Amino acid sequence: MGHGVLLWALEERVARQINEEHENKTFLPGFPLPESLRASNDIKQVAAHGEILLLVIPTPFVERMVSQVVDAVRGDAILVSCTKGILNDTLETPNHILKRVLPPHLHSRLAYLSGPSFAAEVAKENPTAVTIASEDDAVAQRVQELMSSPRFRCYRTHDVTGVELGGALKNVLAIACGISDGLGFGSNGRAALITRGLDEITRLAVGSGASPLTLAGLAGVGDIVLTCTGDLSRNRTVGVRLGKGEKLEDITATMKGAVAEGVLTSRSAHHLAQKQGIECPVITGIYRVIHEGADPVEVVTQNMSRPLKPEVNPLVAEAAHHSEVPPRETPTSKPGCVIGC
Ligand SMILES: NC(=O)C1=CN([C@@H]2O[C@H](COP(=O)(O)OP(=O)(O)OC[C@H]3O[C@@H](n4cnc5c(N)ncnc54)[C@H](O)[C@@H]3O)[C@@H](O)[C@H]2O)C=CC1
Ligand SMILES: O=C(CO)COP(=O)(O)O
Repeated sequence: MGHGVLLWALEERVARQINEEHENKTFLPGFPLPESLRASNDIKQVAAHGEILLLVIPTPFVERMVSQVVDAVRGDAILVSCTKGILNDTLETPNHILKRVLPPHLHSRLAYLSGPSFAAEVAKENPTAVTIASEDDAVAQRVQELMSSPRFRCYRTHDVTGVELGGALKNVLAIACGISDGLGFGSNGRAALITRGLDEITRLAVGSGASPLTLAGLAGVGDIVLTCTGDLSRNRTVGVRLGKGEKLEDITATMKGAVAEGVLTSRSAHHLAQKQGIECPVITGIYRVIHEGADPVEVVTQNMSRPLKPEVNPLVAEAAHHSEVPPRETPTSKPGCVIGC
């Protein structure tokens, strides 16, 4: 709070609106922005500017954009990726992409911000809580201190894999819940999808090296609840419109440049499940609807007709064996901190 911010915008009109009218009319209309927030179309100028660089770039553009600024980034900079996605061809998350593109001295300066945070609600200063992940706890703490405010509370963890996969895979689940709602399958259908989808996301993340407990936190359950039920979610909206019978091309054509990462990530998630040999009927069902033109009602019927089995919750099963529990601070007796939160 109270920091000077220089924002890079791809579109000239966006930078001009922010500087002259103090509003981002294209991507965040209706919110007056502080005059201390400046914008530029010169990505190198922006990259050289600050101690903290927030990378808020859709997954397919991360490599290209970051490659352009490698030489401009300050040696003491911390780079915070807010991107939530998995590349189709390589199944890389931003962590993998950034480590491939950036010089080794910056690898320990990387952090990842994820969790339930619709931009419009953050702009309204609604109370919001997110997770900052970094392999280096000092880096996570620095980001936590700089970004937290009484309306924006940052927690921290070292589980980069869990935080990144939670943020990416929940987008696929949000599309599933949107389709269910669009089809009129009601609260029962949505609750079943959220619960079984969390099971799939947890098993895929644990299979990639994450702690299952991370998926029970803000970057897992928190963001799943938000995007699977909140009408501000672009991914959920894509699902609702698909469920009502619209074509994907017609939906994306009306999104005014905004991204629903779950559309591409559904392909990556399906391939990740195949690679790990993990059965993921919800994720595979969304892959089939979006990329193979399958009928969503038939996918639901097939999924519900699979052989019956016991309910085994990976959060419980894996936590019992997992040695790498994220470090937890000693509860304090600060006022308002009733449960040591
Ligand atoms: N960490 C968090 O709390 C949140 C993260 N996100 C994630 O942040 C990422 C960006 O999402 P939003 O800012 O919401 O995007 P958005 O949907 O508002 O807009 C798309 C953005 O992509 C940019 N863009 C379009 N073509 C581009 C290109 N060729 N190269 C670079 N940029 C290009 C546009 O300028 C625009 O800023 C996504 O991965 C999204 O899932 C989104 C919401 C919350
Ligand atoms: O990730 C988000 C909020 O945490 C934003 O979700 P959508 O991309 O579905 O709008």
